[in-house]
Amino acid sequence: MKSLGNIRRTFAPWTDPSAKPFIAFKNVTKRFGDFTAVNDLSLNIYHREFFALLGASGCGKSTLLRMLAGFEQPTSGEIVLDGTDLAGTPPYRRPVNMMFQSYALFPHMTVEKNIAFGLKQDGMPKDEMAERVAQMLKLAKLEQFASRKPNQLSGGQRQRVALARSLAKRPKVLLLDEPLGALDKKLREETQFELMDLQQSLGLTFVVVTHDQEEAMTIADRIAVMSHGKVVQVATPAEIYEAPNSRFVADFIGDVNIFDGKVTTSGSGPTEIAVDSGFTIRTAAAGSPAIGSTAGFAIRPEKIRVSRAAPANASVNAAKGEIWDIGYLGDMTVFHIKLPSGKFVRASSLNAQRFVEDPFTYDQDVWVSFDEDGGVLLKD
Ligand SMILES: Nc1ncnc2c1ncn2[C@@H]1O[C@H](COP(=O)(O)OP(=O)(O)OP(=O)(O)O)[C@@H](O)[C@H]1O
Repeated sequence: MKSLGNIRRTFAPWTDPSAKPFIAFKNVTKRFGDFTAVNDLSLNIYHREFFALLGASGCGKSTLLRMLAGFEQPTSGEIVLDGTDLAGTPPYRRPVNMMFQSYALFPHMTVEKNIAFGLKQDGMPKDEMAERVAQMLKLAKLEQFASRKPNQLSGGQRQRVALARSLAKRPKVLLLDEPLGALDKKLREETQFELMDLQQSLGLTFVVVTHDQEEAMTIADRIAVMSHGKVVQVATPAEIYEAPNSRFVADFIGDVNIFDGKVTTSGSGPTEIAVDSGFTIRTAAAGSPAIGSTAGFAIRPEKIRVSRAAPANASVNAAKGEIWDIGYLGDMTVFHIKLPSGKFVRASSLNAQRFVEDPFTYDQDVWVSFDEDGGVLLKD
């Protein structure tokens, strides 16, 4: 069976038409004065889903999260959680907890007291509270730090305290606003996997806001890519990467080459585009744009082959060029190849072997080529 990317788990309630969404944004708009931060947005999130809101700064993702938490009220539209319309429910009565980027830990309290804080406020009996705190300390691997103050902890440990505190009250939904923003790259990657394990073992619904696309791809079951208060695409990380629905998403996520041109062949078979950079692209991608219309084609650098010899069928999906730049990144090498039209193509290849027979060098004449199903047709 062919699939877009490796499948992380078989969990996919959004493909089941009978599955009820756990959180539903229905035509939600939020205006601040005459500025529209969230624009008639509808979105479904399912129980036990790890959902990411991804977008550039100012696209409205935090506002969406804050409306779910109850810190902001929608100007119009509805937010439904577990069958209940949340309008009029104050933040503290929502089965939702929010973890902020700053963590907002109490500096004068120990880790244990920080975690217990919300439970104490709720008047939980002492025995039950002690048991819950012990459980959270264990879950967040903080047992040995229980009596330390936040300033005696590393960034990663502080992040785990904030997480344990937000989970202590057992919310149905945990909202995370840039949860790993303060951690360095290595720790961030480790923590991403911890977060995924925790979410799975607790069986909770997590909604995370991030502007880090790699992070969203790693942790989320599905991603909503947002722009200007709207959702542009909602899909699994592999679909977002391999089958972006628009030029915006193709360009926003990962590296991409976009070729523009005019459609010369269309219909039930493959589409052919005479691209401005002087060659013909034949794509098996779905969609049959009108002959003569303009179209784009998006292809990721790793789907492009670089060779000295012409590929077997050089009349389509192949172009001659010159190696202009080579970026050695360790795990892979990125080539910038200049076509005669002046267009640059990015191609990348994995350095699966330590030694390379007859390596490429600058200024070499090469061919770039790719498969018919290597990229997607862009209609916008
Ligand atoms: N209380 C407010 N009053 C006026 N404008 C606001 C208010 N809160 C947010 N905005 C505006 O709404 C837009 C969306 O803000 P939001 O915080 O949701 O963006 P974001 O996508 O989370 O960005 P970032 O990644 O920078 O946090 C921004 O242009 C912001 O300036």
